[in-house]
Amino acid sequence: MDKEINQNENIIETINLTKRFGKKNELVAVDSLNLRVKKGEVFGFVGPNGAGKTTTMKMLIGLLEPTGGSGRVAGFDIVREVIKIREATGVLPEPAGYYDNLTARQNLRFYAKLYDIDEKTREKRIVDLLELVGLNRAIDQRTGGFSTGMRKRFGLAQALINEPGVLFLDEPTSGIDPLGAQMMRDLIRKLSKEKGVTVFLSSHSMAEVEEICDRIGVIARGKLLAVGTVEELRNKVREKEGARYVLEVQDLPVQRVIEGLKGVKGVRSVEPVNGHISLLTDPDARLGIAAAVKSIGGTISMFEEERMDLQRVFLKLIEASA
Ligand SMILES: Nc1ncnc2c1ncn2[C@@H]1O[C@H](COP(=O)(O)OP(=O)(O)OP(=O)(O)O)[C@@H](O)[C@H]1O
Repeated sequence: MDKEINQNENIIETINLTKRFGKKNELVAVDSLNLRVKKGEVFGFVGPNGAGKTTTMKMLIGLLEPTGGSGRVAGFDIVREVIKIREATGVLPEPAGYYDNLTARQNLRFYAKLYDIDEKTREKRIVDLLELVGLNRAIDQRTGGFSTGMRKRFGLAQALINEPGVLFLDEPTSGIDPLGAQMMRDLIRKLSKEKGVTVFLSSHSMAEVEEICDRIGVIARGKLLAVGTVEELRNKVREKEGARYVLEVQDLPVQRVIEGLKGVKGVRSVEPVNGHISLLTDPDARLGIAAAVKSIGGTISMFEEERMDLQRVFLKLIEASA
């Protein structure tokens, strides 16, 4: 019973998943990865080039056999139950991989047949999916004439042909224009929120990941550095790097406030910047600072934390792991 509950909660789970390449297995592409992705969430996998994102995805969908460790997707073992995984998942194909002399409808028909979907269901699903990805007017056009953005969206329709519970999208918006990318992001959110599809995606755009992912895993050199919501990742960096504040105080000269804050518990540095005060502190120093300003007769008119965006959080995490 416990096992069932766990499988429902974690639709993707890996235990020490490892992949090595090379004649002597000398290159560790994925190193003892322990990942858990919950049902229905959009999970973003980010990391520098060569970090191991694609290799991980390929193992999760049964395209590459792990060198060590194990994994389950939708309750199925990634080594022993590859066919079941294929049935339960959808994968964004390489845009080059379509039959370009066939139309969108004919291409999808071909893939639907691979899943033994009956004709009536199939024909309706093809129309619905092409409508969903905004290609209904191109239904009888050859995919060979599609733009890069159209090809990516078409790929999403293809990935959804078997109504999968889990979608794997390797860089779903790379190479497409801002409008096409936004459409793709909206679609991904919609699939997760309205249809309960779990989405596992990789991306090099931190803004994109911040916009659409519920949780994020950061990987570098095959190792998972951190997992969590943007806020949780931010806090992790904050714990280590400290928090940055901008402070403005009425009634007192800047220099007097700076003197008053030096030596206050948790204050790492304090300096004047453009007429206000910039502070680097321990994460929990805020109340002590407010009390110290009050004790020297100042009134705080602004005390704001400079929030790191995901791009900075990401760089700090990578930097710290090097
Ligand atoms: N078939 C292979 N044979 C040998 N080495 C490989 C193979 N596939 C991947 N690698 C190596 O494994 C490491 C991880 O590669 P992977 O493609 O998983 O990274 P990635 O995070 O997806 O990178 P990118 O962001 O550039 O797509 C790299 O060092 C890569 O060169």
